[in-house]
Amino acid sequence: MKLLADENMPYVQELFGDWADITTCPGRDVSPEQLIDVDVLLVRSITQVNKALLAKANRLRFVGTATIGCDHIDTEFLTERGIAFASAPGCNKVAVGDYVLAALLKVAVHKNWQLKHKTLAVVGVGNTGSQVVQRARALGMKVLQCDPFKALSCPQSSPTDFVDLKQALTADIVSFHVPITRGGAHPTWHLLGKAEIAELKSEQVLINACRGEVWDNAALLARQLSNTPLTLVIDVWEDEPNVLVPLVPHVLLATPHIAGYSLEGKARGTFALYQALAELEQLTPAHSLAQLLPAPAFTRVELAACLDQPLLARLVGLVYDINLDDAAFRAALGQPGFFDRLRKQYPERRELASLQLVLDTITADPAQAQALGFKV
Ligand SMILES: NC(=O)C1=CN([C@@H]2O[C@H](COP(=O)(O)OP(=O)(O)OC[C@H]3O[C@@H](n4cnc5c(N)ncnc54)[C@H](O)[C@@H]3O)[C@@H](O)[C@H]2O)C=CC1
Ligand SMILES: O=C(O)C(=O)[C@H](O)COP(=O)(O)O
Repeated sequence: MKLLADENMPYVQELFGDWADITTCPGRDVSPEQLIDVDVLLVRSITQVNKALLAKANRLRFVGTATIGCDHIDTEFLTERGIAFASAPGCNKVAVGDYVLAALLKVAVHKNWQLKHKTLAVVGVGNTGSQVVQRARALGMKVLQCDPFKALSCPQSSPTDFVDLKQALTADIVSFHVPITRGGAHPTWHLLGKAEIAELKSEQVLINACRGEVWDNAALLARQLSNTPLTLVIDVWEDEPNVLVPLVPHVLLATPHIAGYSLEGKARGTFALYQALAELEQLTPAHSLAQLLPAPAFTRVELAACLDQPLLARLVGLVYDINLDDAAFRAALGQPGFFDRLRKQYPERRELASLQLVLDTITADPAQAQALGFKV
């Protein structure tokens, strides 16, 4: 079988090499001509898979995206054409949790905050949002959850568990984890629009690690240029790979859509498609995910101290230093193609769970360390 894959997808050769002749190319450059005689197309979030792209795909029978978000795929069209489809729900949720934890710890230093005295609202409490809820609770924060769909399906939960967006937007920190939707009961396009931005207080912190179009970037820039700017952490931008350049100096942490870019997260994405294709074609998978991943740089730390905020920040920084991503972004900003280049050349990043903490149970709580994302 002939397989075409985004070149930024790790382990394609290792996993699909026994089954297919593989060609790779930049995800933004996939063309209709390249899909002639291709049986399997594997993409990430930057390839728009639609009628125009598939115009010449005479043999295509499987499309897989190694991502959580599926907004770049016209799934109705695939169904119409009888092309099987798979995505990778949850594949990089842990990486997003790590990213937000790292960001929270940087915000805390910047604002001289004890996070345990602060409230975090999570907007969208699915796979990634739940990771953030878990970590924030482990930090001792008060957590507000905003998810009208989840609120409906959890009638047994206490009425204070879920709040509406208006109330969520009163929290000290608000972290967004929704898919981008333009219709339905609760569309998320510009969920944080001009009116919502106007209501926010300058002490508040906002984090976007879902999709850029969930925030009105121009309205945010206007707010940042006022006398009452907000504290912003931005991983995803409206109209990527373009970035509203004047906004960047007014952002505390700016990164190029890499919240989910742990090696484990990317590998899980490719692996989910490997399993889906095996099922479709009735092939026997011969590889395991664990075999593929190299040993991490740091595997074990013994601690005799209490896991307080400064120590936690050092431990997180040992595995994932978000400042490096922010510095690389600012250094490259404005260079042609910088956004995609940073993503393509992204250094190997491991999840916090790759580091085992050996704790003195008198001074530290293993359950807390685990909820923060470490192996215990
Ligand atoms: N920055 C990055 O690297 C990454 C970004 N993402 C983005 O994050 C999004 C969320 O990912 P998951 O948590 O895995 O998806 P998910 O589908 O597990 O959860 C999304 C949640 O948002 C809720 N939701 C939908 N509309 C809402 C609204 N108007 N208000 C509040 N909640 C709403 C849904 O009910 C659902 O519980 C993905 O769709 C993707 O676009 C995902 C992974 C990595
Ligand atoms: O999983 C998702 O959804 C994401 O946003 C991806 O992590 C983004 O990575 P790329 O697919 O753009 O490489």
